Amino acid sequence: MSGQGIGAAVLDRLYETVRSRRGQDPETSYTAKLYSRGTPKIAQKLGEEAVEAVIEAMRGDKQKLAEESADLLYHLMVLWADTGVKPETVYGILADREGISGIAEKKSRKQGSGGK
Ligand SMILES: N=c1c2ncn([C@@H]3O[C@H](COP(=O)(O)OP(=O)(O)OP(=O)(O)O)[C@@H](O)[C@H]3O)c2ncn1[C@@H]1O[C@H](COP(=O)(O)O)[C@@H](O)[C@H]1O
Repeated sequence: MSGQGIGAAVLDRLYETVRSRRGQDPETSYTAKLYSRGTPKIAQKLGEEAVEAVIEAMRGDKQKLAEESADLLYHLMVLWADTGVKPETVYGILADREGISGIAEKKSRKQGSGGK
């Protein structure tokens, strides 16, 4: 499977799966184990996976970067489910930003704060 065009469905399913693991047995579910360790630990794991992705990017290993990216997305979904952030909220923010250049947005922020 190429992976093209299935991204949103896979992420939606992954979110529902990790959400369904809340309150389950940490002995049989890695996700339930993460929840049992608390939000700071989940956030820490997310940071570690981000660093691992950065390392693979710097090494130039595309396959490893793809694998670390999958770990990163999984831990991000767990953090959303743990903290009550809904994927639709994040996707809505991204949709609102569509067509707005990051450069133009940064300039408008600087003007709003007196050009600092
Ligand atoms: N996508 C993932 C996924 N990606 C990565 N991981 C796990 O994340 C862990 C990250 O590796 P680490 O070496 O950093 O973790 P670790 O060795 O346990 O280290 P510590 O947590 O002790 O620090 C590994 O155990 C991976 O198996 C995942 N675990 C689960 N999923 C998905 O979540 C679903 C539910 O999983 P369970 O909750 O385990 O049933 C699965 O069916 C998958 O779809």
